[in-house]
Amino acid sequence: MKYISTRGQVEPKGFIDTVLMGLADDGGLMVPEHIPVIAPETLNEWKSLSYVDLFLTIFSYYTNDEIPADDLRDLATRSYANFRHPEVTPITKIDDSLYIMELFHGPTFAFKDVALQFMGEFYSYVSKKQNEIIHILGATSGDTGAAAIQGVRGKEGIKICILHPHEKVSRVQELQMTTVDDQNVLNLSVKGNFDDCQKIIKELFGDLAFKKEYHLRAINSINFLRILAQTVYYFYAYLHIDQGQHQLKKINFSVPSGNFGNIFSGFLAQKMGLPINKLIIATNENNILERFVQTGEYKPGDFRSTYSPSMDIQVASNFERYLYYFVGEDAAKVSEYMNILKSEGQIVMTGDDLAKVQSDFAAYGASNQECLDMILKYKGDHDYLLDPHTACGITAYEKYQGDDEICITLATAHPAKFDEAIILCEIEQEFPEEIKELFAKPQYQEVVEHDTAEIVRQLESFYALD
Ligand SMILES: Cc1ncc(COP(=O)(O)O)c(C=O)c1O
Ligand SMILES: N[C@@H](CCOP(=O)(O)O)C(=O)O
Repeated sequence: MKYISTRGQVEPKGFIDTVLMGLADDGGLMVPEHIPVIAPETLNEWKSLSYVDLFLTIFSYYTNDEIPADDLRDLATRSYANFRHPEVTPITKIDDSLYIMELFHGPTFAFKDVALQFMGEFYSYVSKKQNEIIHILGATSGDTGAAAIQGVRGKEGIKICILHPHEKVSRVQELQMTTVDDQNVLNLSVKGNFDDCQKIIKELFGDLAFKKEYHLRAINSINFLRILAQTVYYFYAYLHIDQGQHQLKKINFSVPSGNFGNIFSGFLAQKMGLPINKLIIATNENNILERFVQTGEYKPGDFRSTYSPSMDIQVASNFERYLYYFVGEDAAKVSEYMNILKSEGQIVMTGDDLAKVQSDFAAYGASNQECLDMILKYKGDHDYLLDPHTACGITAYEKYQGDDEICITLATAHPAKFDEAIILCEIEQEFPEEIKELFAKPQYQEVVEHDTAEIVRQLESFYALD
């Protein structure tokens, strides 16, 4: 399997080189040259696989044996050994039409751990094998940063710098990132929002001389490894809900969305042959994706701070990967669209194009009030405490749901990470020990202006200590 850029200007690469490249050198995103399609009989055989075996089976279609099988098994086993649930991503049945897949049983209590625990192991492995210096640079609205730091803290040969938006992440998210005292971690708290942070890192990855000189590596979902690792739980969910009862029902997924990485993984799983009926994009009041699917207009709007801060995103990175498939894998057309977005500030789809988008996705947003109402409703009706991101997912499920369909809503975070919203619902929750203990620890972070030059200075002095 070779990997190419959505903008067509990068020589085809192997798996490891694709991961190391992160953002494609032509400014696009890396995608597989072709997507393997799994036959229904084969899918059926995957039902008996454990999470790790399913992971290895799916990865075997993509890795070209560049990592020896025993080594890959070792990396995957270590990655999921830290999860608090033996099934890694267990599923809870709420009623006959709704299942919740809990993706928050990893070390930092959010879905990011599922891919980033593996990515930490992967980078550590490559660093040792290839004698590579790995300097991770990432942007976060709170969860990616915490999970990435946890995945590589203290690891030899690796340094990590994470940009988060100053005072725009939850208290627990901030503590998870900034109470880590390992020397290989630098937290920059940027006076701006997540989109500003993401723009800065894309600018730095786009400066190829800087990227090469400092061995910059990506952990955000611009990296195809993130997308691939996230497809595994779509297969796992589909294969593990009680299909005996539901054989004739269509299966939808509702996915709390921001950077479009999680739902794009579902889109990839669907392209690989997983018979998903509908992928439902759930947003909060930063509803660019909802507006896009409903009206055809993809136009970043004004940034809103909401109760689901991890989804406070206007510029969805992986939208470009979707565009690539939307235009029939035509890199020239993607470049054209991205140029229009840059020059006119929007992309507009109409007629048959819009109908195609709407056949690929449904999308619904939750207002701040709807988010709190949903937390209260599920606590009252089902004694299930939703985190505010999952509450957006459930809102979208309720707005979409058709008869004789079932929906698997992805629970992307544990409610303890977002007590600010839970308190507003006048619900008291018990924090897990790992979160409780964070409150007593000292914090390490630099508050910086939203200014690329200042961030470069911070990075250069961090790397100078190698
Ligand atoms: C808890 C949570 N839910 C949902 C999302 C949105 O996921 P994505 O950015 O992959 O669309 C994020 C952040 O990415 C998150 O941290
Ligand atoms: N919500 C994310 C934003 C970054 O998304 P990513 O999937 O591209 O890493 C976060 O928690 O940081």
